[in-house]
Amino acid sequence: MRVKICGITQAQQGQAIAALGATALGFICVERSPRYVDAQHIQQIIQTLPTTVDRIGVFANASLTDIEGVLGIAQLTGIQLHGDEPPEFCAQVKQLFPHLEIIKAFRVNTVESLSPISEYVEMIDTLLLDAYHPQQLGGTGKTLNWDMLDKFRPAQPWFLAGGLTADNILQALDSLTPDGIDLSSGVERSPGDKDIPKVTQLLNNLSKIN
Ligand SMILES: O=C(O)c1ccccc1NCC(=O)[C@H](O)[C@H](O)COP(=O)(O)O
Repeated sequence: MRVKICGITQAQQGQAIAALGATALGFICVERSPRYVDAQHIQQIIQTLPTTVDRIGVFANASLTDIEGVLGIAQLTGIQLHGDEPPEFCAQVKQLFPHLEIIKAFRVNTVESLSPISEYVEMIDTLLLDAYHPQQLGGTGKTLNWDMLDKFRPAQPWFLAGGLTADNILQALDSLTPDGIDLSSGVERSPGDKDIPKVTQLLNNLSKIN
């Protein structure tokens, strides 16, 4: 099971979270997020991390030029597209960065909102399902209706995100079998300030099922 902790802003916290066993760290490249980190700062953090941990840049409705700008500075291993990017844009990103993992996030609130996912099959490597929030793109702490996903069997590997915590993760994984989980606000003291004891608790709880 992949474990991605998103919204890393501090090198020491990134190192501690990687040492605890998270397999991927996410860096928010969306300027209006309270978890935003610029490319230089991301690269400073990355330089302190083990090379085995996946390093994902999270973008939302960014231009190709902006994504290229960040990738020119920060040694990321993946790009998460968390806005309303159409399949054609994802294909362009994949063509520009064929060696990187392309993750497309979908903010879902109804079974119908899962339908467009099939149009992205060729263009991306991994899916991420997050909760829909009318004002915020991500890091909302809002939980998906997991029952809605009981017949969700995508062609690609997928992450479950949205309001996951150490306390509800076993319940989520009791009914669903994602390839990975993604957490942000559920393991924080405040936006961008990760709570290491909460991450420890999360990984302890996960070890009961792995
Ligand atoms: O976290 C943010 O601030 C953010 C801002 C803009 C776009 C995406 C963002 N986060 C993306 C993530 O992958 C989060 O981990 C995901 O939304 C889950 O967050 P949470 O519900 O707080 O666990």
